[in-house]
Amino acid sequence: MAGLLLCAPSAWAQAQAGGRVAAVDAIRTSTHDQFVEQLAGLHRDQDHLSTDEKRHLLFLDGWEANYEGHYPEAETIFRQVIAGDGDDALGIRALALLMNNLSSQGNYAEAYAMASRAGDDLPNISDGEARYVLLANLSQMLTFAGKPDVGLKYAEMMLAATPPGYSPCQALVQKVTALEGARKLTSRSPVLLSTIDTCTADHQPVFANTVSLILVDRLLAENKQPDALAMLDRIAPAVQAAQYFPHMVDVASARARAFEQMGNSDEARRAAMQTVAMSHPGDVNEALRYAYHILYGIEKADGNTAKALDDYEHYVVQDQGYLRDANVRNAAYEAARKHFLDQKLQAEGLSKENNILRLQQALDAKAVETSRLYVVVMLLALLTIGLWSVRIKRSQLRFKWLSSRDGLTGIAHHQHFMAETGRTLKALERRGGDGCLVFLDLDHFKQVNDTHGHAIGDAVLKHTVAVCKGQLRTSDLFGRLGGEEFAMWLMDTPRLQGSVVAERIRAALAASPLVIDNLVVPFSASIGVACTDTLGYDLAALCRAADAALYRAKRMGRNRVVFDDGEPSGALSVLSARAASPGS
Ligand SMILES: Nc1nc2c(ncn2[C@@H]2O[C@H](COP(=O)(O)OP(=O)(O)OP(=O)(O)O)[C@@H](O)[C@H]2O)c(=O)[nH]1
Repeated sequence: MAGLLLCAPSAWAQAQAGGRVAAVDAIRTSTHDQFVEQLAGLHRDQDHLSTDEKRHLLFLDGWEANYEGHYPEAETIFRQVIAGDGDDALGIRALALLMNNLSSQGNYAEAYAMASRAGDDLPNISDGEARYVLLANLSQMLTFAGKPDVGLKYAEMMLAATPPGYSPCQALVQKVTALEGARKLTSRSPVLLSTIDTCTADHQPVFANTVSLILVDRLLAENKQPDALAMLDRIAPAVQAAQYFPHMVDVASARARAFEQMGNSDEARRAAMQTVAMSHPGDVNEALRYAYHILYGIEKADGNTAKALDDYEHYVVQDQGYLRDANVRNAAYEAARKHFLDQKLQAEGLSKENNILRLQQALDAKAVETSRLYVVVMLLALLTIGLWSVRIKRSQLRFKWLSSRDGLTGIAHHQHFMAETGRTLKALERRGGDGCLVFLDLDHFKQVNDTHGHAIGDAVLKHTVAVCKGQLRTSDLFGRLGGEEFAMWLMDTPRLQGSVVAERIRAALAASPLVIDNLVVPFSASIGVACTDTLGYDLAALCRAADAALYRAKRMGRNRVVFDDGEPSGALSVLSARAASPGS
């Protein structure tokens, strides 16, 4: 395969960078002899160059060293340019050439490791020329690594990314090289001639020669030796003028092949020996492989066994070296790519792990927040339930209390009064205490209703309750038995005290007429009292006795207190009895 020169012809670069160094950069391949001359001129004037220009000049030195095949020297220079500060785009161009340089020196491991990284970094490179140069080198390296399909992809990217004012020549050359690597070309493929025309028209003779040599290869493969020789004669002056070493070797080698195929041993030998003479010690390439094979065949046919054997040994070295070189390139690319992808996957994995960790932490924080929220909600729910329970309990108690009350007066109704009295009576019985049951009935209440109306009657009933409460202790039970009839249960109250309370109530009622809206409604009450001291603790008996006493109070003229013993006023009689016996 014909050697390929990777460079960036750049009217565009000149316009971008400006200055003398950029102007010299622009003519590297178009007029190489002038380039060499002006490069020397720049070195003479280098004291007047800026730091950036000096770095650019260093890059051009590296480029020229590479061009001339001084690869180790070029490598050192490219590394210096990459390590230096300044224009990033120049650093990327140096990197692109270094990749190719390392590959040319057989340092495929580093070359393809760099290519893998660079290929991945491509989307981040915004500088047009740097990107273009990188794509060119990637395309070539991938094609030479036995990956012409990837090389073709980079070549197509190059074509699409050709900077304004730039010739499409170089991108087309990369495309042709990739197609040749994929064995997809014949001598009649239009892309071959059109690319030669484009590069020639755009004054890129080195690139035009590269494609012409590919065309020569195709012609020889198709046994069109006269056409191949004609093509070699046509490009010989341009190759000679450009002094690009790989092309010079390729031209001689191709000529040897053509003559050998045509049976012209003398010319074939001459061309093959010219090829060998041009080479450096240790070179391994396809041109030398062909040359030694041709020489071996001719010497053998001439009976020069010793010379034939010597040529054959050289041929074997070239053949194995060339094949090994191709295999090593391919293996180096595969290994570098795999290593790179492994590292990338590992980095992505780590970043995924970090993301998962971050998400986990965020989730944990959210979980803590949610737990706190749950606790607050639970507490609020418990508080609400507690408050509702208290409210419900209070409502229940209130309903219970209301259900035990008389609707008009608010004191205990008949049933509740009797139940409570019965309960406390039992307790009183257990400890042998005294108690009095008092029944009270308003006198001639019908007349109150009839005279003043039912509402006033109600008001009198409420007023009665209020007056009675004023005379009772909180421990006394007070209830409405029905209509205008009331009852009081006086706990721990002996007969004498009971008679005093009953009399005090009667007197208070008689002395407290209802006064409402300037209306005075006088009223009185009759009271019957029954006490445990004579009747025991049977509620029914006490009730009957109190009722009977009340009935007697009514019959005796109302507005009075009568006891179960039939006395008109127990209190008065007791008091009278005490007065009659001073010793008691
Ligand atoms: N305003 C009012 N009147 C009631 C209520 N309950 C009963 N009464 C009336 O109370 C009156 C009771 O009359 P009576 O049983 O004849 O007794 P009285 O008129 O008080 O006569 P004596 O008891 O014999 O003094 C009736 O007219 C009932 O209608 C009530 O809640 N409000």
